Amino acid sequence: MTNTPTMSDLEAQATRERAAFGGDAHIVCDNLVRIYKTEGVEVVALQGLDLLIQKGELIAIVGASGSGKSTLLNVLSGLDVPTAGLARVAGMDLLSMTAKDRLRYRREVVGFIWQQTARNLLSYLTARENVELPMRLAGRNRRNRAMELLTLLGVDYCADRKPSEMSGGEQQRVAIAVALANSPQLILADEPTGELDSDTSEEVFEALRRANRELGVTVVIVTHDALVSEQVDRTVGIRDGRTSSETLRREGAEGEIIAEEYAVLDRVGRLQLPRDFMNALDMERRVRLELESDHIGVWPSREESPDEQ
Ligand SMILES: Nc1ncnc2c1ncn2[C@@H]1O[C@H](COP(=O)(O)OP(=O)(O)OP(=O)(O)O)[C@@H](O)[C@H]1O
Repeated sequence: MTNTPTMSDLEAQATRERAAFGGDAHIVCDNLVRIYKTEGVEVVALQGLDLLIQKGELIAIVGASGSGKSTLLNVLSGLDVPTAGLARVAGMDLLSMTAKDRLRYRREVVGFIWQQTARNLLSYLTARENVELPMRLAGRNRRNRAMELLTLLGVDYCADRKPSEMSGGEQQRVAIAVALANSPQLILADEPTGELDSDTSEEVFEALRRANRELGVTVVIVTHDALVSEQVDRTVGIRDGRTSSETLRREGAEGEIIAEEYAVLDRVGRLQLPRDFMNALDMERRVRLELESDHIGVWPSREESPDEQ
């Protein structure tokens, strides 16, 4: 007698495999969908996005305007709820959490930095008071922490200044201190250097890198800034609401940085070929695959001429 699996066996197996996706990753996005409805028109901003980020990673997210980067950050920050799929950060399910858990998540698990410097800080408070505020709201009173964070980020000299008395770069570094105030596990930054010149941008990026290295915080930066995206270990490319490519960087034998770009393989093995590769070889509709010992070859389909048939 053959052991044909029943429907419920197959479902149980699918559930087991599903639970295994991402394992203990710090951030798990599994088939994430976000559809906006405005005046009867639907916009699919995320269409089945998969992404895994490990604890302590510093990554950049890049992509054309409208590709879904901010939508993804809004979901991860707990500001927005996805339409379907799974989004889990530090073991917390962002789709099913209660309003109370969501508030605690936003206050204590995640820190956020916006592009617009003015949006990150309260204009009538000094830098130190801005950093103390989230601790007060969470009912914490850690006396020296604000100064420690401002010192770590190299802006302790701004402690008694209000935002209008600081440069854009200083404000963003204070904003990072505010985001770190309640010892979050994750920092999300949406174009944090977008309004800055390249020297100032370098200082802000260095402050994020220091937070990552010295405090072990996972940092996710959405950016168009090549200086940022080329200096992180991993850059994730998003296209049409899905992850489409990843660039990994490592140090070579001579200390040089080696960057390798990968296409992203989804859970069932689907792969998106870059459009320029397909155009170069006139690939359309179907390709021929060949399994070799250490790679898979992809060839344009050979159209048979009528007399070959
Ligand atoms: N609140 C909203 N209501 C309706 N559509 C929205 C909303 N927010 C985003 N969208 C749409 O969703 C898609 C993705 O937008 P999103 O802001 O995530 O892209 P982005 O990659 O961050 O772009 P940019 O680099 O320009 O900020 C776009 O088509 C956008 O018009």
